[in-house]
Amino acid sequence: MSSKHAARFKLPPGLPPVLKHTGINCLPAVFVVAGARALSAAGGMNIGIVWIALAALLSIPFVYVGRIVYKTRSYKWRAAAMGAVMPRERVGKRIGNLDLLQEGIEAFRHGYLGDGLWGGLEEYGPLHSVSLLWEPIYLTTDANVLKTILATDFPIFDKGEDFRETVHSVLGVGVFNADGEMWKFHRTMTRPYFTRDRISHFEMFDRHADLAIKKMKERFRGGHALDFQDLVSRFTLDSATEFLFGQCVHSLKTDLPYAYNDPVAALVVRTPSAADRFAEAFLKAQAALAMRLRMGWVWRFSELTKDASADAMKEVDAYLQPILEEAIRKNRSQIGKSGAEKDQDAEDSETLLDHLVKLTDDPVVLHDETLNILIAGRDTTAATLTFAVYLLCMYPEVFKRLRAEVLEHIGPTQMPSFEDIRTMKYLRAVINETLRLYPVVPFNVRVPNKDTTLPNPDPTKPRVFAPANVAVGYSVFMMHRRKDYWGPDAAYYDPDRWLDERLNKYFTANPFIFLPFNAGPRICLGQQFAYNEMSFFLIRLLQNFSQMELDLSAQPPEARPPHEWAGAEGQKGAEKIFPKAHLTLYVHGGLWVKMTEAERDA
Ligand code: HEM
Repeated sequence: MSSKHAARFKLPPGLPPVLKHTGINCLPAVFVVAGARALSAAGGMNIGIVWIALAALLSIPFVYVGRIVYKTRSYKWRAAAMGAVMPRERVGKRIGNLDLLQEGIEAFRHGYLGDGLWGGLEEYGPLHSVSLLWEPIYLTTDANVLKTILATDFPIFDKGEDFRETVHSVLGVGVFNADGEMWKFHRTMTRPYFTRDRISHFEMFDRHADLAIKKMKERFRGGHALDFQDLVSRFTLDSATEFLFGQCVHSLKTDLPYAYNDPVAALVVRTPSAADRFAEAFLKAQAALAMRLRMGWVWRFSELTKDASADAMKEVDAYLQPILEEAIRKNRSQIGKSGAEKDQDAEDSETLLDHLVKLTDDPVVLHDETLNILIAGRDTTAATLTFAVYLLCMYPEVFKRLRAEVLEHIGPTQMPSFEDIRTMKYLRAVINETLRLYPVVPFNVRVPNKDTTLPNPDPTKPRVFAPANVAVGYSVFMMHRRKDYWGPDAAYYDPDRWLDERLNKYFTANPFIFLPFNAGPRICLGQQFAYNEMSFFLIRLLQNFSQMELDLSAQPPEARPPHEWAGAEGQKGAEKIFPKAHLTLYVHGGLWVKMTEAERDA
């Protein structure tokens, strides 16, 4: 596996695309020089070297501008030919819309999610375009448009070359970042594993949840605050590595961090274990991807000589490689045995890797597929659980009601079953309301692979033209807070909206207004697994703790919400933490909490 895998990383990832684009952009200069030489050779016309250099230099921006003008015009002709209209275009005040670009970067760094975009959506509508440095992008929060992109016209909308290139050094080619036939191959291979609930998942959740809760109790008994985000990320990492590879990294066995203001923090020296090193490397690899996605096209320039994810990936692969090799070896030794000889319980207890090695022993495919699912599945559930606990701390009446449901349905110590989870309506409402206000993939993108049209948000008007290769960015986060979709209280937390008349009025009438797991053929493969895992952990938490609160003093000062948010409508105005997003949503600086242990005879 190592040789095959290493062979893919020969060149730093920024170099080939930068060389390619530089080459393309310099072509006009090459033509000018070649033309001047041809002229002098043919007619003896001698043009001064300075003039040639000047013409060559000017030809680059000249052709570049010409291409932009042509492209813009051609969009209009192509739109007309399809009987469609162009979307309204947001225009800034400075050349290349530099002001909008700066505003966006500033909002991304210091603002609330979606800041810098709401104004545009209100003024130009829920489907409009904006050109940043002459590169057009469409932006939408329209449920009908999303239905078209994700479901009705699914084959036309790819993740796109740009996304694939950006994440390739970490994800290779797996289900999460492939398109077309390659995506179908990965999806077909992986999907059967997710089709049925496995009892063994619950036993696994129970072991890891048990250890996580023990750790929490130790901390709280000592009077310390605990970073719930860190803890639950360890829980999901341990569960995911066991579920995927059959070997857990045991990140929960390591010492947990202390708050910056905790006197113990200065006294404790933490020596990283193998689990810590894997978790840290895995985080670094994802951070490298997040930085690339944040920088846009420009990231390639910062990685001309070195792949920013390479060192981290070496560490990740050092953990993965022996596991993959062992799985392949084990599978080969099973070939030829009769059904009776094989382990009867194998079907239920098999890991995703066991399932995959039956279909292929290509180490690259196995590596990429398992790593894709680790990334797709680990932070997403950890983040949702983090925001669920944050909201339970903020709204004690919801906490109380949910705890009453847990005690009534399951009792103070019993292990929850599928059936329990399925029938706990308030628990599902709490999770859905968390996913509505804090969908862990808040912003996303698809790129049409050919010219097409999108529904016009104004149904009395013609459809909107969407040119091939122009990205359509969409925000589920913003769509989930639209008042016209969710009612006047859309910006507020209220799990009851999933149980009362608002459910039929809004969600049932238009299910595409709620897309935390995406929709259509590419809907999240782990949706049911995630609901099970999150429900299980919340139940265990509420069985063990009778009260929870935020410890705002433990929140690092630089990670507290800015004063300007106070007074804003809904959740933004009420925010006690700073929600941020890289690939997925997270709480900046961690979620520091304190909890009170439940009396066992409660
Ligand atoms: C709260 C938890 C979760 C949320 C909100 C979530 C959300 C999503 C979203 C929005 C996508 C679509 C991304 C895109 O195509 O651009 C996705 C895809 C995916 N998710 Fe999840 N996810 C969660 C948990 C999980 C878990 C636990 C697993 C696996 C164990 C998982 C596996 C996947 C896979 C494999 C894909 C790629 C599907 C494809 O492209 O065909 N997810 N998820």
